[in-house]
Amino acid sequence: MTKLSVNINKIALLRNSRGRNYPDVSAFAERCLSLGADGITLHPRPDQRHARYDDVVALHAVTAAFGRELNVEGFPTSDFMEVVQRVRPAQCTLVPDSPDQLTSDHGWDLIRDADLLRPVIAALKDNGVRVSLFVDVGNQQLALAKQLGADRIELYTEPYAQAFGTPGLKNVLDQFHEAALRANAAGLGVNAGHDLNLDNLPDFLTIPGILEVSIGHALIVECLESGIETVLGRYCASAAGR
Ligand SMILES: CC(=O)[C@@H](O)[C@H](O)COP(=O)(O)O
Ligand SMILES: NCC(=O)COP(=O)(O)O
Repeated sequence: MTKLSVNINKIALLRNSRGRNYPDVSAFAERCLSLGADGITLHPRPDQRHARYDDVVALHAVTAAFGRELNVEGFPTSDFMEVVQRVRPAQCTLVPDSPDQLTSDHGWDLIRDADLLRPVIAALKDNGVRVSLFVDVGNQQLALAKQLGADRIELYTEPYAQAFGTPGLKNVLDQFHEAALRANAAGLGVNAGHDLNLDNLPDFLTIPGILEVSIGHALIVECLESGIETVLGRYCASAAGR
């Protein structure tokens, strides 16, 4: 069965827009875990515009209390590595984002980036952290990820999300299936994420053996869309004095 890790960057983004602890990121994570999520994902970026490094500490405590996993994603800057090695989450997903990147949009070049990744992966593994590398579906060097010491890869699913609902879907899904098989053949577990949502997830999970999906942006939007009837109804009633 595939595990669902809820990415709560967007909750942190909302919180940061007001400068106080509302919404409460830890309480939201607790709610997700109470409702059945298998884990929590957080992707602190260098400007900490949504997830902050101290959220990693707080969410580690929350996930540990539930016996679930925290997955910390990001580029291995010194600040990022300091907090990950201190907190020791269950999993760290390394992503080749530049500091000012809007959102993740590509995976590692495992040949070009090998010298950067090798010591980082070794340091994480020394701290008992499972390591996953964010990769593009067309990556033909997945065996290198294993040689560098990684345990898993995370397939960047934006191309799948873009193809969903188009005639090209089957071809793209086949490419993801082949990438998962290449990873498994290299001895790597397979995670996936980016722009997965309620509509496109079932077809994606016809690919066997996906260990974990991390989902954030669409999940939060879907919560808003599903929640508006209840909430607005209550506001309207309240405003009408009912
Ligand atoms: C690696 C990945 O695909 C996600 O972590 C995604 O980048 C979410 O990050 P943002 O919430 O910062 O867009
Ligand atoms: N690793 C992907 C992730 O955590 C969530 O991505 P998205 O659902 O916010 O696009």
